[in-house]
Amino acid sequence: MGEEAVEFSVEKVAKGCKQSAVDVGDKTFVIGSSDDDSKPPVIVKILGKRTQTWVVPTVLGTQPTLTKSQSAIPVNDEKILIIEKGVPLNESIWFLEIDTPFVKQQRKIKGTEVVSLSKGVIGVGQKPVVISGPSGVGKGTLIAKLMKDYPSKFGFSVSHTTRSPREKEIDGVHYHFTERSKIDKDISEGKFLEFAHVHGNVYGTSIEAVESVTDEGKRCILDIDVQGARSVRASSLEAIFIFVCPPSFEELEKRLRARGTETEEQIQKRLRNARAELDQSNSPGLFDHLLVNDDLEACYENLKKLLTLDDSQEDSIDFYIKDGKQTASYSIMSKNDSEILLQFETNEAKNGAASLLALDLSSLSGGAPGRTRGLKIRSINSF
Ligand SMILES: Nc1nc2c(ncn2[C@@H]2O[C@H](COP(=O)(O)OP(=O)(O)O)[C@@H](O)[C@H]2O)c(=O)[nH]1
Ligand SMILES: Nc1ncnc2c1ncn2[C@@H]1O[C@H](COP(=O)(O)OP(=O)(O)O)[C@@H](O)[C@H]1O
Repeated sequence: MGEEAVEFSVEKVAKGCKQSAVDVGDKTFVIGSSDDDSKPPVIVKILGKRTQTWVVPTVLGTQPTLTKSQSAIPVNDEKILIIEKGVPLNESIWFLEIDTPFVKQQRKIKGTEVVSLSKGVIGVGQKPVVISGPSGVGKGTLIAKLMKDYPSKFGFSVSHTTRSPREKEIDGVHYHFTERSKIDKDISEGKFLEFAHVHGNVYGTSIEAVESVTDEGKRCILDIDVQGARSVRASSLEAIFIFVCPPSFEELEKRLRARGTETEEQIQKRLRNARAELDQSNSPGLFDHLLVNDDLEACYENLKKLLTLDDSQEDSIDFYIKDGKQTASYSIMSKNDSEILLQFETNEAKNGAASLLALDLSSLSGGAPGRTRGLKIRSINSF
């Protein structure tokens, strides 16, 4: 557990200050913020009510960057809603997962008490797009065109890999080039959506890589192999899956050689793997669309058509969320079956902000180690 139990009592909590205490079952969860910049901003302590003992759990997940004070309420047996004060509204909604499947799994792996934070996001975002296909088929070329033509619409999921960078590749842009021991550690901590051994190296998509693109309001594009596509299909991430095929095996080999980025041995390995990938492209239920990349321009036009064909919609976010840059000071007022009422602290709407907001939790999706999406919010005004 690593951390010393600092002076801590429920009385101090009851005075309000910087902590909130929430009862769930036979435990009290005390959520507070740290003044120590060298420590994670959120501190959680758990009091076993029967045993009267404190436990300091490991706090996983992404943490808020600014934590001043907060109010908190249990959503159910699995998670607690936290509303941070003094930050923009779209930064203020967090969930502390105390007994979700992810937390249970991590508790088992670590053998210690674990909780996890997950940022709450209004709306669901557009479905990410998974693009797979054999090495040299033109995935990178198609994706680069899409990014260039629609920079504000699409964002690339930057994978981690243990392979060495090619001459023109930039760390953090094309890949996060990483050590095997580091990626293994991050995978064991549940930070990866998927990973696979491809052409002799480890490649993986971190949850943060996908979530950060969606956070920017962009549609996330993943360039991953067929094993990775299979893992994403099995995950909770709803995506559309596209397989890019070459017009012929000979043309694939020609492109791979013409690219000139691999040794002969690496080319042979990629060609062997290409046959297996092409075989798997027909696996039932795996890919939604197959695209043949013969003429590049024609293939690109077809890709663009596909991307407007799926049914995901832009989220309509109310103006006060869009203008949520202003500092919000909402606190939790009450809860019913599916809604939580938030009240502006001064009870006076500032700069057009609603004095009462209803947070609808009935269609949540995702969760730690990623974001919790599907929150709906509406104003209840004004009297
Ligand atoms: N599973 C998985 N595959 C990845 C990931 N990133 C890249 N790949 C795949 O790894 C393979 C090799 O990629 P790379 O070394 O860049 O070579 P290239 O495909 O020939 O350009 C390709 O099939 C990529 O789609 C990832 O995060 N996860
Ligand atoms: N339709 C196409 N016709 C001819 N060459 C292509 C076509 N699409 C891509 N290429 C070329 O083939 C090579 C491999 O493309 P690349 O995008 O790197 O493939 P991948 O990312 O799938 O490994 C590159 O040199 C690229 O310029």
